[in-house]
Amino acid sequence: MIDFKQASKLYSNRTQPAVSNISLQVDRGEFVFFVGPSGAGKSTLIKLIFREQALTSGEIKIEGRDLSILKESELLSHRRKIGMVFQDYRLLKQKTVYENVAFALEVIGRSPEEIRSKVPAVLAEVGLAGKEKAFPTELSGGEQQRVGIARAIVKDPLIILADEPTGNLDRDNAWQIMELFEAINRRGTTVIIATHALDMVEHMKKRVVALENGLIIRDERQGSYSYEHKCI
Ligand SMILES: Nc1ncnc2c1ncn2[C@@H]1O[C@H](COP(=O)(O)OP(=O)(O)OP(=O)(O)O)[C@@H](O)[C@H]1O
Repeated sequence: MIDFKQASKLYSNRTQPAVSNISLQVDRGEFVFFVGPSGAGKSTLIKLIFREQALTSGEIKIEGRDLSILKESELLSHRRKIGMVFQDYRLLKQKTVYENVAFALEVIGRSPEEIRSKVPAVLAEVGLAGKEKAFPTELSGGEQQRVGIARAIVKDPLIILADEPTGNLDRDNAWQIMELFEAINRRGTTVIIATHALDMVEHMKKRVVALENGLIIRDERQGSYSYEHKCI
């Protein structure tokens, strides 16, 4: 479903590419971790899939569509298929939990009826039933990230992209968030997570794509990844 072919990204003010010659296929329904040291290129890969950044050379196709030749309207429909989750949650502080999630549907033109039925269901799914009227500042970090995930899944995306989603959370909350991603993936959504949390990666037994200096140095299928031996 996601197909990188010899893909490279050189940011305009840099001499070294952020990612080089990436060839990578991710199938529908997979759960993939991007790991690697700071600056390895994990976030860049996520931004390239979302088409927040454009490639310098090579190709990325999502469901057979070449991302480098999308028109403006096609770009919007591409992004609607993707739910983004961020380390710092990026919630709208002046909106309640309910309004934050509803807003994700409002901006893509969904009907008030759909919003009224979907938002409570998704909030219940992420464990936030009863918190609809709270504002983000009244929530714990774990709860804020649940809102971030609810906002990402409410539009039924094909792909969830999460950049260091547990980076600001304590261990217990981080595990709960990972379990939530696992449940979302079990329903068929492709999940891609960039993370430094190698203990979790090892425990989750999913596919692991390891990057270093913009190159894929390993691509290990479910369960074969052991970070203790890999020194990243
Ligand atoms: N907008 C940008 N402009 C210029 N250089 C950038 C930009 N974004 C990232 N880079 C550079 O590209 C390289 C890869 O960065 P990237 O953020 O993809 O790494 P990362 O593996 O996600 O790192 P971290 O784990 O610290 O988030 C780094 O050298 C970084 O400085």
